[in-house]
Amino acid sequence: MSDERRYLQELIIAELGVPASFDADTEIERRIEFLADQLRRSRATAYVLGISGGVDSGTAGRLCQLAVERVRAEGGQATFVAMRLPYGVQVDEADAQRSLDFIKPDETLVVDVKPATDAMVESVRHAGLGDREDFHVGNIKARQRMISQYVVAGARGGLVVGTDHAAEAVMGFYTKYGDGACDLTPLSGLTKRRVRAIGSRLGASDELTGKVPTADLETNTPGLPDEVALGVTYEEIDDFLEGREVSEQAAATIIAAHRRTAHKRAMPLAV
Ligand SMILES: Nc1ncnc2c1ncn2[C@@H]1O[C@H](COP(=O)(O)OP(=O)(O)OC[C@H]2O[C@@H]([n+]3cccc(C(=O)O)c3)[C@H](O)[C@@H]2O)[C@@H](O)[C@H]1O
Ligand SMILES: Nc1ncnc2c1ncn2[C@@H]1O[C@H](COP(=O)(O)OP(=O)(O)OP(=O)(O)O)[C@@H](O)[C@H]1O
Ligand SMILES: [Mg+2]
Repeated sequence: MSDERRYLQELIIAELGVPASFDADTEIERRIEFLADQLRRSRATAYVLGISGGVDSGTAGRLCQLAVERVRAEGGQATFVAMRLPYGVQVDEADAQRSLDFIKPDETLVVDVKPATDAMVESVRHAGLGDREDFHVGNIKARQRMISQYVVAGARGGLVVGTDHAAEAVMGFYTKYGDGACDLTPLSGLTKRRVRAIGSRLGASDELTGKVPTADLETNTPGLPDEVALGVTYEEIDDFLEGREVSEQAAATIIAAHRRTAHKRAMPLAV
């Protein structure tokens, strides 16, 4: 990697808070305590999180469940509400159910985001969605999921949990104010392989931790692997974020995505 790219790599690692070393048990304890502490401080009484069947929500969901159990053991009031948010019938629904079996949430709610998404598409179609309609509809799905989680959080005095981590943050690979909208992020600073390691250590099956990551947003390409959409592998993104050497091409792709999506990691532009 060129000197300039190495320099940018270090800035990005610092910005996203990726530590040089990693110990799964230490990180699990730190993150459960963070979640428990935010409940104690905010006096919120619930955590709310969408469970897709992917490793990020499976891992974050289990951390939430362990945190609310810790708060309850101290005499506090706290519940974890897992939300299934399919768009109609989800092709990998069985994975989502396996994820719920692993998390063992206090409560599971199911909200189908299809009717609201389709109604919104119908209402805005006359504005012209252009030739990337499926892509734009994907972002509507992500935002409908955000709306349903905030409704439940509002009704239960709860907080919405996000699954953003360093490998997703660096690429800006999320929908702004969709799955990017949340009250706290218990996976922040983690690379994808570290999320998997935490999930594994918590007892998730290899099926869940090894599942191919997918945003699964576009109706015409269900389960499209993130790596196809990103043009770089998570191995390369993780190596980059853990300070290792990656190919010039991978470094260029990551640095360009980071720059292009800076607005997603910042507060709205203000005068
Ligand atoms: N320079 C700038 N300063 C301030 N704001 C700026 C901006 N450029 C764009 N924007 C705003 O940002 C918008 C574009 O951002 P956004 O709406 O997010 O849309 P966009 O980044 O185009 O699309 C979201 C991407 O994230 C992926 N995704 C979404 C959800 C979940 C997952 C997953 O992995 O699970 C992945 C999805 O597949 C897609 O590739 C623009 O429409 C504009 O409003
Ligand atoms: N079908 C769904 N049902 C419930 N929640 C969902 C669904 N799709 C996405 N989400 C929410 O949006 C978040 C972002 O999706 P993302 O794909 O990044 O994570 P993941 O599916 O948990 O893991 P992976 O990135 O490995 O696929 C999820 O963690 C989850 O909270
Ligand atoms: Mg996913």
